[in-house]
Amino acid sequence: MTVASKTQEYTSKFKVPVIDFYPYLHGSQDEKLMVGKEMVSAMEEVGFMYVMNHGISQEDQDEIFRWSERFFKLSLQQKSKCPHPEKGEHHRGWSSVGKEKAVQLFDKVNLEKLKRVPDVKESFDLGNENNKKHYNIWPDEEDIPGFKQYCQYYFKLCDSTSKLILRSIALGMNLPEDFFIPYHSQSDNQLRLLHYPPILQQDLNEGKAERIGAHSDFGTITMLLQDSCGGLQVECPRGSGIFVDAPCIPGSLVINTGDLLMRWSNNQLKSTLHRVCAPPVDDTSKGQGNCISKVRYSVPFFVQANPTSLIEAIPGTFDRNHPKMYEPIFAGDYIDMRMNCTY
Ligand SMILES: O=C(O)CCC(=O)C(=O)O
Ligand SMILES: [Fe+2]
Repeated sequence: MTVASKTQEYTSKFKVPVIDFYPYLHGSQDEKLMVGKEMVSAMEEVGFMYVMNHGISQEDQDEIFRWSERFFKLSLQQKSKCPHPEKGEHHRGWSSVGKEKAVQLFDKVNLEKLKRVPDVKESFDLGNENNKKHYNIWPDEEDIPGFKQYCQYYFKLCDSTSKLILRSIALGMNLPEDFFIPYHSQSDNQLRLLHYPPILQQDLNEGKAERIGAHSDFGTITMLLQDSCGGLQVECPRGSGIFVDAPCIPGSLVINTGDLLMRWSNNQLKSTLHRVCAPPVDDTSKGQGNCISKVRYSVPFFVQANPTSLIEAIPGTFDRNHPKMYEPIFAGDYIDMRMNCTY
């Protein structure tokens, strides 16, 4: 069977599960537990899920996309006033197209090879305003009045939503509901605005450029808003090398397990490869030889444990038959090591 026909077969067979969070927010203890179990089984089997009725209103979702568009439409000179620092671990400010490359590898030789195919995206990253080490790097208020204020509000909104999601996952793992909360007390998360400019479809298809190459996320979980452009794909089944589409479901958050949570759960919860590839061709450029893809905007929120949290196998994820797979590690050391590979 060819890869193309296998992809077609898998796309119809395997789907990223859709979970309704409403019963967790408004239901009885039994209903909450049921949602937690659904989430945990999605994370065990696929590592990805769509979550509906998560509590972030449609208005707020639309508003963050509007701010993102406004930011990326600033002139180069205006965006250059808030540059991302050279070192990857201080993940704040504006990264121009080609600056960052999502990679899966840790060794330098392959890293350099992979970096030759650029990720055609630009991003703006921000974190908790209280983080003095990795301080935020904002554009000039006069260039985009209100941007900083809205981003800070949206960061807090995602942060409180993330705490509910973490509670639900803990329930689903038969842990005390607040198990993950002290490990995330510093809200050392990262909000990222992503803009994938239109690009020659041919370059994407021929592997001369990528939107975002196959990678897994580093932290505890990621909560992603995507626009209707398309192109997000998830490896499914995990380890198969086959990527199935994860199209936009309006209003949903796409939530996936990060590498640290996989390690923390002794591999019970899976962190899965995903990528953004060629979206459907923009109708306006059809038939002109060099097709231009649509523009894509997305807004991931990376939930990360406190840097000083010691991450070791969660009780209940190991026993005599399932020994611990990893050495304990500080969350901060792990995240910094992964971030420094991408710049
Ligand atoms: O743009 C997207 O939808 C995916 C972004 C992503 O996977 C990431 O930033 O880690
Ligand atoms: Fe990702």
